[in-house]
Amino acid sequence: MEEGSATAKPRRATGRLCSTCNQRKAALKRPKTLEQICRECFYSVFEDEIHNVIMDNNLFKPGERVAVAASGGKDSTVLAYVMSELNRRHNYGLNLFLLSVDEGITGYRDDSLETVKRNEIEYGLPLKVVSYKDLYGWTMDEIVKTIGLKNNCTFCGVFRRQALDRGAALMKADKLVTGHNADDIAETVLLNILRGDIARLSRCTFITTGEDGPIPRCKPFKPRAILDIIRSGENFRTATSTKMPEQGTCERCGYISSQKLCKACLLLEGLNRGLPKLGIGRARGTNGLNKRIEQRNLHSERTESSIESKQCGTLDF
Ligand SMILES: Nc1ncnc2c1ncn2[C@@H]1O[C@H](COP(=O)(O)OP(=O)(O)OP(=O)(O)O)[C@@H](O)[C@H]1O
Repeated sequence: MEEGSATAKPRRATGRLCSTCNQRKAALKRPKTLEQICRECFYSVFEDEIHNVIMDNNLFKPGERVAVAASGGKDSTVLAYVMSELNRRHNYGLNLFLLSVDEGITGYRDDSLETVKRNEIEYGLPLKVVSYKDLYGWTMDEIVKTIGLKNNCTFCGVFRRQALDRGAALMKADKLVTGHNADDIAETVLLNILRGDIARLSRCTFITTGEDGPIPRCKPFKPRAILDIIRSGENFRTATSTKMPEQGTCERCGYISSQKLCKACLLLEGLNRGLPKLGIGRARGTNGLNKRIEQRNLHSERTESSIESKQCGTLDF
């Protein structure tokens, strides 16, 4: 991992003194600067750097209510700590809380949610948990039973993104911060190149996204472009003649979407009809499926009501 990652794997230092304080023994060699640095100085520089990122990019305004997306993993745990610490130290005046999505994965998320509950106490940040079961009527365990292990990441990714937005909206958050780091962003750039997703590619390296949507998202751990992959993503330009998808709202659940139905509703449609592969795959594409659903709905009102058992708009916000 690289600069900006909360969990960069530093090389071991070689018994020298810390190059910053010149007093304590160096504990690690920073991948970015190659400096040998002690634990205390590392914490201090890391926190200062995140503070600078926040200030340089005007990420927040005093009084804002900010949801910290907390998975219980390493990066978001560091994010929760750093956000609460900097908010206190620099008087940002933010109203912070933790927001967790319980995907319903036994033996995985239930464990990490315990970590988030500990963070809640340790950092004194209130916690809101939203679950796939409540939002969509399905846990990931149930989805995997239906669809198998192949493709289940599509469901998880689409539902998680929307669940975070829904949870943040429910809690009246002004912004959502995530622990995405250099590796995550580089991975997203590559995925979007491979998928040919020009619209996402052009915005995935931004430190704040979704400013035109319900809740802007910020990535305070986003490094300045030190990875070539991120740099190339940042330098990406779309020809002015390229037609980009128009942003609208899903006519079923109201979530932001460039299609009539958002991706989560399409996936739910498939799950609830017993045809879980409907919303997946390139061959049919979301346009085609949107069209087919539209045609079916024209022909059968009865069918429409039968799939309304538990839609993604069931959480009130
Ligand atoms: N279930 C969840 N609930 C809340 N936020 C989540 C959840 N899953 C992911 N996130 C947010 O998205 C970020 C990136 O998640 P990703 O799954 O890529 O894991 P990661 O890079 O290993 O981060 P972490 O170590 O925090 O899990 C996380 O840092 C967190 O802010």
